[in-house]
Amino acid sequence: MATDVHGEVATQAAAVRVQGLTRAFDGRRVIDDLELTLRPGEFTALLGRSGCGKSTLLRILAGLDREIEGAVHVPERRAVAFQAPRLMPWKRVWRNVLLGLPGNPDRATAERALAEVGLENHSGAWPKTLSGGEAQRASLARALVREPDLLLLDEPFGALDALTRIKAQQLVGELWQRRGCAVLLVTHDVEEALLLADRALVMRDGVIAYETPVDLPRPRAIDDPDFTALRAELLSQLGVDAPARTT
Ligand SMILES: Nc1ncnc2c1ncn2[C@@H]1O[C@H](COP(=O)(O)OP(=O)(O)OP(=O)(O)O)[C@@H](O)[C@H]1O
Repeated sequence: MATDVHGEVATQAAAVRVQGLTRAFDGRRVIDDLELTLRPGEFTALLGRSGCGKSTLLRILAGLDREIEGAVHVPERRAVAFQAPRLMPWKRVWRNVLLGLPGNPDRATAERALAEVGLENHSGAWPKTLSGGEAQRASLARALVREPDLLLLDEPFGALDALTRIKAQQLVGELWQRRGCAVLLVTHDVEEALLLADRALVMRDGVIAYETPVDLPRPRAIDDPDFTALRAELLSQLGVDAPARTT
């Protein structure tokens, strides 16, 4: 079952179908007649220069912004994780995981999701005692506990140090393969997109201006010539000349 952002039921084979989407702020069209289809179980990366409207699109898909024109069909079960983990400091980790979840879920439900992200020993901890990477994993657990058919990730690794970021990327890749949900990952990092995604999109001038399948075997290697070629193509689409790699 799927609903549009206004709560109407829609029948569809796609996980997400967006048609003629427009969102303006103060008369300026940040999203301008945008079309987008995401297939069930597909991992899609969304790239684009700062301010091009990626987060705006993600918030619309999450149902957090409804001041739109056009049609947006998304699965009922969807969850979002942002760059900042957004944990409530006065609630223990397991209560944060269950925050806003309908019904009366018990601690064991939260702990199953926490175990999936390797935080089984932090269920009773206060958020302030978590490292940045742990807090981000708790935020992922809060998304996973909703059993989403669509997982929306807005630069979830952006604030992490390089090593923690690599581990978090691997974790998301594993979770996606295990869960089989559709993922839309907003990222500034072309390599991150190519390591994780089935398809990469570039947003420009309010639309998806470019897209490419990422037909590379997994796990992916950044020194693979096909990887390097796709990286150069995506960087050029983003208006950046690809620097030569020295490694
Ligand atoms: N609530 C709002 N009110 C007014 N303008 C907004 C609002 N939200 C977003 N914008 C504007 O819309 C444009 C797109 O913002 P958005 O956050 O979607 O970009 P982005 O591609 O996610 O950027 P970044 O990569 O820097 O996070 C920006 O110019 C921003 O200033």
